[in-house]
Amino acid sequence: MTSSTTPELLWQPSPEWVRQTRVGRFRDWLWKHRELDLPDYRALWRWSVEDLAGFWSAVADFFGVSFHESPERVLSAETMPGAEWFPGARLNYAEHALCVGPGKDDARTAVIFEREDGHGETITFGELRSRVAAVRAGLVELGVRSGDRVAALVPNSPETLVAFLATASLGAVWSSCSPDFGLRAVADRFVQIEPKVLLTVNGYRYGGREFDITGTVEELRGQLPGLGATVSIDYVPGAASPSGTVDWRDMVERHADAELSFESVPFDHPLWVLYSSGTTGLPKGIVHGHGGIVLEHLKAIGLHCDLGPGDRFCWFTTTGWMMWNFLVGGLLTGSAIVLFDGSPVHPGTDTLWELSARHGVSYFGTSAPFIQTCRKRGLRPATDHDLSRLRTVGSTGAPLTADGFGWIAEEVGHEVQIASVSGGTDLCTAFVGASPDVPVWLGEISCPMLGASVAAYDEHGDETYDEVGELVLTKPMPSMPVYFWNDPDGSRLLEAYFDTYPGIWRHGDWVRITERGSLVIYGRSDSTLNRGGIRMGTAEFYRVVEGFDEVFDSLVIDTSGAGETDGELLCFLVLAEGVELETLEPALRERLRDELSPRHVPNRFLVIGEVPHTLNGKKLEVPVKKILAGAAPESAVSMDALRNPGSLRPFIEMTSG
Ligand SMILES: CC(=O)CC(=O)O
Repeated sequence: MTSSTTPELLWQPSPEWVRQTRVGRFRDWLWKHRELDLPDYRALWRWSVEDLAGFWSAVADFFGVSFHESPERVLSAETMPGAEWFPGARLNYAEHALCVGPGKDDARTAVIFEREDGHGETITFGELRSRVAAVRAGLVELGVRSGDRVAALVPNSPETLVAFLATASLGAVWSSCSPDFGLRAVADRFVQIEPKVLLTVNGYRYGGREFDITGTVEELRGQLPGLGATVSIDYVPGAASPSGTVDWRDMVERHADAELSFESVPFDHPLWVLYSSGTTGLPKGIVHGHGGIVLEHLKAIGLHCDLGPGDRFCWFTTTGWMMWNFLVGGLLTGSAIVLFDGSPVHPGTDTLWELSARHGVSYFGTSAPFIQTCRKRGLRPATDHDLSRLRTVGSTGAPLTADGFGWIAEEVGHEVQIASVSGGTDLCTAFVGASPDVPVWLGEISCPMLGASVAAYDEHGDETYDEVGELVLTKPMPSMPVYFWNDPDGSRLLEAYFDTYPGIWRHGDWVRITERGSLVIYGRSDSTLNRGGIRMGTAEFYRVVEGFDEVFDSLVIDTSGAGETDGELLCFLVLAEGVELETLEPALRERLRDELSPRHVPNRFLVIGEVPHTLNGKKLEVPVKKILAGAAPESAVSMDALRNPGSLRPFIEMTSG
């Protein structure tokens, strides 16, 4: 897959425009303070990956990062894993979100919240600070100390934001799942981190319906040894809360006069645990540090998204996706953040466009599948709404197709920048994306992000250009995981990213880097199920499906990103003798929805004779995905390594007919 023709240019910033963006001002600042003459983005990016220490210290100075203790140096070694960033430095993420930097006066808007049923509120920085102070005091009363975990099964709401900032202010460790996650998926995540406090809601709304999660919460609590307390938010008025819980509102009111303060923690001190799961074992708990996230999000949201005081940043996400953590990072820059909870298509498909218009959103981010839905339903946001304050539309979660780019340009506006970005949970950011000073070409991600030493490698570890290769990072970034939970010798972390090319981060995406420096992602090179941005390992999926006596074996393939389509989740089943798919399918769907999430219910179930396995018993997920994407079987897999090569036939036939 190579391409020598330049695609249509969709958006080109003018030099005057670039000069007043933050990235333009950053370049001026570098000239003034570092005597660096970096005339364009390309030069800036090159310097940012050649002089990592110079670049990241400039980011810290430009944004006025406030260290309680100064770092001894910026980077102790450029090795991966093992790079140590800003050793000796102490700071606090929550202090940066709430108090450090411009635009955070008491009366300035910090948060705009809206729920699909119309309930909403606007919160100033002053009000946000006092709510965080109150919840911080409440958590202290419940025994939470630095390093303890606060786990939250909660929607994207102000209470969730406040609880997260309160947790971070204490140096305690946050972890959240969306309330539509099933018990198994939540327990697999939270049991391993042994939370001191569980935060939950008495229910949630989605698509016009109310959902009760008290049963899930009761069962979950029984599985969490060492849990000191459960705090329950009365989120759905009138619904019962789980018994024996601390009421959120009482807690806030009791501590209404509390003072806000911030624990001074080392640069690498754990801020939150995110999860990513593979083919075996429990989901991996990815731990990010306070300092790494402060720097990365200031750079990504401040420079690349060009957000700051006076702006409004909205990304449609739940708390189970790292884009929630990224969205909250908007506060670091002084931008207001816009939280939406509910179905993005309720009551109509243009709910989020209408919301963006009403609140004057400057940057609206969503998932590529949502853009496709809008396109297919023929939405015309620019015609139907006043989007005059919208500068950028962000898209992630899956590669944005050329059709999707075209639709945004036509129907949201040619003057709007399209930021198709990609990165992931592992670094809680995008490392390829957009910048206000780089053009947008149809179907392409504009550029590698600053400080991200992105390359495409072939199977021998040689760099490739204009050919599809493995997306790698050849140098460390500050928001790389500080460690994996319960991985004392670092072996799981090593295996997750560094086992293919020692010392080089292999991300697990297929990418082509064009001669323009733009990029095209071709989907996951591993088998992660990525539905609407929520990643789940196939192991979790198999545990549910193969829990049925009627299912003998199974194979799940997420085809998203493998071509110019939205992709499908396909579940291939080997059924026990005499079992009919039609009879079994409803129960499978229901169990997957309840135990994993509605997003992880397959588009199609298909019956096959046997699942292809390697000689050592591994299911052939990635090769089958490649075959379904059109690759020749012999290039997708080494037949010698198969226990049952004939089992590939149905997959080959699916693509030939
Ligand atoms: C930034 C991203 O990469 C988000 C995702 O796809 O999970």
